[in-house]
Amino acid sequence: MDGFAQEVTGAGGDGFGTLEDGFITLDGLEKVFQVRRRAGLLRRERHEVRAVDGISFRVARGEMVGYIGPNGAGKSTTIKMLTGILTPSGGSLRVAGIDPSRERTRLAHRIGVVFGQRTTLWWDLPLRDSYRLMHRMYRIPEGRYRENLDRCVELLDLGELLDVPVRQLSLGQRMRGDIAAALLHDPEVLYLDEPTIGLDVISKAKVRQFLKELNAERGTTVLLTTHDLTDIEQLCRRVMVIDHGRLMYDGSLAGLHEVGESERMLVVDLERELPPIELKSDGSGPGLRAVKVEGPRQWLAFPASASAAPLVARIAAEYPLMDLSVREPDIEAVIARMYRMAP
Ligand SMILES: Nc1ncnc2c1ncn2[C@@H]1O[C@H](COP(=O)(O)OP(=O)(O)OP(=O)(O)O)[C@@H](O)[C@H]1O
Repeated sequence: MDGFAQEVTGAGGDGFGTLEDGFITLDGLEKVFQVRRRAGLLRRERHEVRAVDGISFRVARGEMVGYIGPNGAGKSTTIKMLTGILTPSGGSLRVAGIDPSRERTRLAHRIGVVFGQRTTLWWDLPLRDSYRLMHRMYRIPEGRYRENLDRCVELLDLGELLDVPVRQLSLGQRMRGDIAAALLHDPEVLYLDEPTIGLDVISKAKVRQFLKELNAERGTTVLLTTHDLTDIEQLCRRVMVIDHGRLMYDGSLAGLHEVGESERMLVVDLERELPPIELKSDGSGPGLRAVKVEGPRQWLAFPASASAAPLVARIAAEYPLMDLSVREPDIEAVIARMYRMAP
C-alpha cells in the first residue's frame, strides 16, 4: 500500500501547496487513540486505533481544498487537531504559524468551524441573539461585526430568519445560520465538515455560491470535508483523499477520476421507450454506454473526468429528450477503484 500511496499522491497536483506557501502545514501528523475492548466475559484488552497515521501536506493561504475519504478514514480527527480540540500523538502541525493544541484560544480568533451535523448556535435563542453572544465572546469590534453580519445576512438570505429561534429553523436555514456564525469574527481559515449534508438542491446551491464568493472576495482559506463530490467539483481545485489515516491522493478532482477510472452517470428521460442509447466516442468528446434501461428512462455511463455538456447536446440532437440529471460517482466507489488499480 505504501508504494501505491506514493504513486497516487500528487497525481495531477503539480504546483499545489509547496513548502514555502504553507499556511496550514502538517508534517507526519499522527493521532493514536487507546481504546479498551471486551476480550471475554471479564477480560478487557487494550487496543490502539491509528486514526491519523503520518499525514503531511501544505495548504496555501486562500486555497480551497477538499478533504475526503470513506467513513472512519480520519477526517474529523484531522480537523479536530487543526482546531486544537485534540492534541496530536506525533508529528507537527501549524495553522497560520500557530500550534493549535498549545494556543487554542489565540487560534480561535483566526479560524471558523462549521460542523454540518451539529450546531454552534444556541438552540432556544433567535439567530440574532446567538450572534450577539459571539460578538461578545470574540470581542469583535462593533463596526466590523455590523459589516460582517450585514454581509452574511444579505448573501446567505438570513433577513427573515434573524428573529426565529434556532430550533424552529429548517436544516438548510440552520446551516446558513451556522456559516454566518463562523464568519462574524473574520476568520482567515474556515473548516467545513459536511456543510451540505441533508440539504435540498436549492440550499446546497446557496451555500456553495456563498463559499465561492467568500473565497474570491476575502481570500479565506477553506478546508472542506464532504461526501458530496459535487461540492468538491464546484468549489475546490484541489482534493486530498485519506483512508485508514493516510493520504492516498493529493491533486485535482479530474486527476482523481482519471486515477480511479471513475464514471459519472447521465440519467435521461426520453419521450418513449427506445433501445439503449449508444454514443461512440468522436473527435469532440468521449462516448457513453447504457448500463440500465427502465421504460423511457436510461442510465448512461461516461468517464467522470469528461464534461457532460457535449454528450447532452448530442443526445438532445439525436433523441426525443424530456429531462436529464447527472449523478456523481460516490467517494467510496472512487476509492475502491483506486485500490483495485494499485500495482
Ligand atoms: N475519541 C475516540 N476514541 C477512540 N477512537 C476514535 C475516537 N475518535 C475517532 N476514533 C476512531 O478513529 C478513526 C477515524 O475516525 P474519524 O471520526 O476521524 O473518521 P472520519 O473520516 O471523520 O469518518 P466519518 O466520515 O464517518 O465522519 C475511526 O476508526 C474512529 O472509530
